[in-house]
Amino acid sequence: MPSLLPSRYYPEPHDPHGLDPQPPVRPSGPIGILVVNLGTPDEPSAPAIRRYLAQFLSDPRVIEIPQWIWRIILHGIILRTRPRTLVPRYRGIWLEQGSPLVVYSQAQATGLEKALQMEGADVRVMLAMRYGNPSIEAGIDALRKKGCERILTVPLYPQYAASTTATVVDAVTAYTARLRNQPELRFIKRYQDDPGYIQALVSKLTAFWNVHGKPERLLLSFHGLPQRTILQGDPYHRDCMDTVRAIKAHLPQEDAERVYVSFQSRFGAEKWLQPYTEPTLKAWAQEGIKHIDVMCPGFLADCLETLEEIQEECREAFLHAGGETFRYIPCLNDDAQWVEALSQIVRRHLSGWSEKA
Ligand SMILES: C=CC1=C(C)c2cc3[nH]c(cc4nc(cc5[nH]c(cc1n2)c(C)c5CCC(=O)O)C(CCC(=O)O)=C4C)c(C)c3C=C
Ligand SMILES: [Fe+2]
Ligand SMILES: [Fe+2]
Repeated sequence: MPSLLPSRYYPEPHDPHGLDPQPPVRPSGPIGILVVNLGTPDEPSAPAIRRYLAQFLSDPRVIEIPQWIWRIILHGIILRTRPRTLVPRYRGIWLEQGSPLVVYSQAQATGLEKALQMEGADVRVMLAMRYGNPSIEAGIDALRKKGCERILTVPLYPQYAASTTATVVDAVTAYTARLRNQPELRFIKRYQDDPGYIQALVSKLTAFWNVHGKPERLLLSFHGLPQRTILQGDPYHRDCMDTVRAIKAHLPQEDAERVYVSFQSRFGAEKWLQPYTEPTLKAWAQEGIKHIDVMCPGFLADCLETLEEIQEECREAFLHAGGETFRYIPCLNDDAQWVEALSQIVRRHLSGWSEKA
């Protein structure tokens, strides 16, 4: 008998012959948690970087100019030149187990599953990357195979942006739109001023200062966005400022007064959020500021943008302009206090789905 559904709806995995028995209802099955970060190349080689950039930079949520013009620039120029220049930069940060972004995001996903299960919650956690591997499709499939009929997506971005958070929602719903037996979906939007997240950052800062002493200034550097996107209603800048305000509120007055904010990783010719990180550091050195710390609260996992752009390039720029001490304070990565805070954030979003959560 011909199916009433278009063939683009996949047959269910347990029904390889397409006989379509009703899938068993498992209302008390485990809850799936899909932890999602941006993505990174599979290896530090030009072909792998090209594959990753091609997927990332073809996302209309990331590059918002007419796609036919952009495709010419992307395939004609960027994908021919940028991968080769990125090879040594990725090689310089690569860990034995892989790209730091995946290694630390995986540590957070594993720690989250452990923390939630220790409290008796029936959850399964999978890590996925919006671009590259492990893919969102593979993550959802793995959760469904574990019997999850409810999936909470947790973007590893504390501050909401259309180019990061919204595109994760797009990708999850685009995939489930092709499924016959859809899971029930929830999404976390933001946690930019969550007390556990802020406390984990502040503990990291104060622990560092207790050992190494305080700097003259601390720069909180966030990933930038085109200014236009804020004027069009993206709440990202406000979210970053919420984070900065919350961090300062947890510090003694004399430390809060040393805290400044900037935006890094500008890409393309448009004006991005300002002040820009590297010019800020150069200006400070020229003003006579000698000893500074930099932290990147918007990145939960160290990656190319922190380990290379901040820890290498920005250090070089600051020291070259006359600065003397540049200390980079790492991201939360596998920090136990952060993993516990993340589990609390997740638990709050499971209300009504799990009595034990
Ligand atoms: C217009 C382009 C870009 C926007 C908008 C953008 C927003 C954005 N990105 C992150 C987090 C990360 N970005 C990373 C790398 C990266 N970002 C862009 C471009 C835009 N980002 C590019 C082209 C790259 C690749 C490297 C390069 O070519 O310079 C990464 C690190 C990936 C890694 O492999 O380590 C992260 C993480 C956020 C949070 C954000 C908006 C708020
Ligand atoms: Fe980026
Ligand atoms: Fe960069």
